[in-house]
Amino acid sequence: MPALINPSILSADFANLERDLHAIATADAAHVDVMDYHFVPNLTLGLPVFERLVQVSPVPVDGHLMIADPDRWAPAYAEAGAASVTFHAEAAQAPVRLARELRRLGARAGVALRPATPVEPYLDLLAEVDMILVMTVEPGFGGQSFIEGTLPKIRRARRAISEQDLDVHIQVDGGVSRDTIERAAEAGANVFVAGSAVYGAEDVPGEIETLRAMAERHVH
Ligand SMILES: O=C(CO)[C@@H](O)[C@H](O)COP(=O)(O)O
Ligand SMILES: [Co+2]
Repeated sequence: MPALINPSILSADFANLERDLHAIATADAAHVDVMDYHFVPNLTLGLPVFERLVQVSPVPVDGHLMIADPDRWAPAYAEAGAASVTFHAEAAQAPVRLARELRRLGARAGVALRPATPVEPYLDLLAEVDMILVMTVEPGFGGQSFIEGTLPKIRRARRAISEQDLDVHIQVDGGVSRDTIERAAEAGANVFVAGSAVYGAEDVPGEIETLRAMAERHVH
């Protein structure tokens, strides 16, 4: 499995999002965090801005919906042309139905777990999704430190994916940097979201390449 690097534009300049999307043209996808002041105590952007980001992005858009009631709102993000749409398990009423709807609309479906949400209740859902996002910080803000206690959950998810012989990506999001990416990859993650580590670097394409090379040595 290749290691994929999806920088989070949460650390970009919100007055220059198109410019900052072009700064990550060598990445695998642009990670766009949608927050609604309800599911998380922060507010970023919604559908009208998301639609324009998809149109101008040089790379596929990976939507991370930190919103209440994704059953109602997530399909529109697939219709907007997102390559993947990830909703939170804690917020979804009918995750299987939602994942199927997202796929029917042409997006890859992802399910996200907050750091304190166990993976066991969701192991059967793995057959219905393309990606599981193991949050490695509390969702809501960039620039937090990686929670090491999430590593066993990544290992558990990877084991279940292998046992069920599935082709499901494991994404990690939060505090991913040169200091943490190798441990996440070793535990079984293969998609790496990094906001402050990428946009805070002097050489953005160079940082993407360094993170990819570090992860690739450990992705199995
Ligand atoms: O979803 C989120 C935060 O809730 C992320 O996508 C952050 O944007 C990651 O930022 P860093 O921890 O990499 O700075
Ligand atoms: Co995110």
